[in-house]
Amino acid sequence: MSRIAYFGPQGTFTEQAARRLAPGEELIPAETIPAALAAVRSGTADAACVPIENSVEGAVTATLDSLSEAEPLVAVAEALLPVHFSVLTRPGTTEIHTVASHPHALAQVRHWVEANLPGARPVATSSTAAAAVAVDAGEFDAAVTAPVAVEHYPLQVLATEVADVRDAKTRFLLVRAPGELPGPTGADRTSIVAAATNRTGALAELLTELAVRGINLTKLDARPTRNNFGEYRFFIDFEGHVAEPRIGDALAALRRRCRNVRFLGSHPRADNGTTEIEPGAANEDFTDAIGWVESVRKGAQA
Ligand SMILES: O=C(O)C(=O)Cc1ccccc1
Repeated sequence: MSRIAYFGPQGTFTEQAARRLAPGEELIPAETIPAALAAVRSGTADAACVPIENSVEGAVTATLDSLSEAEPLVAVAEALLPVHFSVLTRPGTTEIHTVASHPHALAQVRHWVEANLPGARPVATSSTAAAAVAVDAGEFDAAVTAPVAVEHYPLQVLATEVADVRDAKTRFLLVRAPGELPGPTGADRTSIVAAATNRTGALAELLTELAVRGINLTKLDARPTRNNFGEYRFFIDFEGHVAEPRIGDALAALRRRCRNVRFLGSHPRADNGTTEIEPGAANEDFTDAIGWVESVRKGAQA
């Protein structure tokens, strides 16, 4: 049985994602996202499940930062979960002065809280389930949680299906130490992080290497390197798998342009997205072109 660290404690959205991505495996809660990833780096866990992107709030920056630091890790699978919240209180609570949750959750229920709990003060906790723990301990009055949290903590449900934006989703990754990659499926996602030098056109150069090969971007985030003010790392997700000739060709070009590029994984997409291939950018076009150059070199051009 594999040990899967996840961003906990018990009852987080990430635990639900871990159950989907690693059914039947041993799940080990970690207090923070960096701690879940550190468990894989130290060998305490075989893999980690962490949130990466929310359809309303965007990137989960703790995950981006942790993936770009220390030993490399690669994402081998992803899950997309619908996100709506329950609001939990201690039994018998009559007045709600504080509402606790993960900042991404608070941002997604702001209007609901203003309308239904006017005057209540939002308080950030490390995760949605950590808010439930704090409410149970009497630190705050209400917690905004995943629907499953009520099964883990002795709290009562004040409201369910709470969300300012309908159909919000969060994407989660299953991350391992570098090793065998999942094979290409035809609908995959590849992720890299590149620390582009601070000069004119550096990011445009990287993106152009993808664009000229007809590779569609699915996400782009910038995070400060934390070393020099104004220096950024770019997290780039795009359609395709490193095993494909066209993606391999693009990664080689990115590596030529930027020595400081890290491969963060190729894995099947969970969003039913299809891979758009521009004319001349199919894998056969790349292998055919390489074959043609080889025949030219041998003096055997047809
Ligand atoms: O705190 C949690 O439950 C998480 O797994 C992170 C999160 C927070 C808000 C929306 C989706 C995921």
